[in-house]
Amino acid sequence: MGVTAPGHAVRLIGVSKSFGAVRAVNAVDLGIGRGETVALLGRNGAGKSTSIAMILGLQQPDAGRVLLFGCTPEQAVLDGRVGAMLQEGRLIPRVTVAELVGFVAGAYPHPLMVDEALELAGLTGLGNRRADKLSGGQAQRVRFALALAGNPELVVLDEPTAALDVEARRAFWQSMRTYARRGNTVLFSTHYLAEADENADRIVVMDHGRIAADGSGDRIKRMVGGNLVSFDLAGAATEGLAQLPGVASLEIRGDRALLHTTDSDATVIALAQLGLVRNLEVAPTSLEDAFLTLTDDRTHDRTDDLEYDLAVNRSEAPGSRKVTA
Ligand SMILES: Nc1ncnc2c1ncn2[C@@H]1O[C@H](COP(=O)(O)OP(=O)(O)OP(=O)(O)O)[C@@H](O)[C@H]1O
Repeated sequence: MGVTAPGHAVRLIGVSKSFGAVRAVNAVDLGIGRGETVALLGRNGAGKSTSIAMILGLQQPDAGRVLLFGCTPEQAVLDGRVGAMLQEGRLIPRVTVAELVGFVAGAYPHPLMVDEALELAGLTGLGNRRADKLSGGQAQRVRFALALAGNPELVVLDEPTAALDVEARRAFWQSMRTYARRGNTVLFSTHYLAEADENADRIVVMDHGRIAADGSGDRIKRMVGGNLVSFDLAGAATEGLAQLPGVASLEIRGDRALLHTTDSDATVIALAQLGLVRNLEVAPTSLEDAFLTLTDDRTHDRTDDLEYDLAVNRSEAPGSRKVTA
């Protein structure tokens, strides 16, 4: 994706925000380098939207500081360095797409040319269409064009592909990547884990207001036991399988054994020596699995040698189990 330049585009330092008794964001430290594309991933209520609102200066932290390009969010927004696409929001009726983008661009000090914003958002040829007569995917791309109109260095997108079909999502991410390739910084939140893996350089998993994991999709998958090795037992005993080289956990489903392993080569060699190779399959752990494991209330006491920043200090969680990766 984009080329990372020195310095942080986004910096959160010990940021907390509560609503009554709910700690929506809890002592979060986060740095996003210039040119990075970062996905903020988490379940409902994890604290993603609240973090985004503080990054945009729409809400103030109770504690800690938010800096965008070393300034306050308010200053960065005033300087036209930040574009945002928040959830839903109706487009103004009875104006064309080009008029709407031009109107918003006019409010910024160094805007893009309207045609350029339309092209970047994948709207070339649609400039003369009425903004309120578009498909869901096209309307979402207009919102993206509005976020880009001021020629920002950073765009923040809150669940940009919610409610879009597969085709529209693909088109949207293509536009986002084109913008990111220009060296810009992108922060987006999503529930679509595969999209985070495909479209971000880095994934920050939020859980209960904290950062539960921070790394590339591949690294997050490796954390929870890189591969799934499965085979037909065909009546073979299951004792000892969990102790084979690389195996992090064992699951038996009917006659099939599923081994989560951090070293699939070693696991497969050991299985072959035991003659357990019937319908043997090796598949990477899906990001979905990785995410569920990371935010599973039983999985907190994890240590590993990867450069992850794990929230393992949720001592309130009952029944912690150690998972060795
Ligand atoms: N204005 C508010 N008033 C009261 N509670 C709030 C408010 N905004 C957020 N919360 C609470 O803070 C917590 C974090 O919410 P937030 O919207 O940041 O999560 P999220 O990860 O964006 O969730 P979603 O994926 O559902 O949008 C939740 O428990 C939510 O109910």
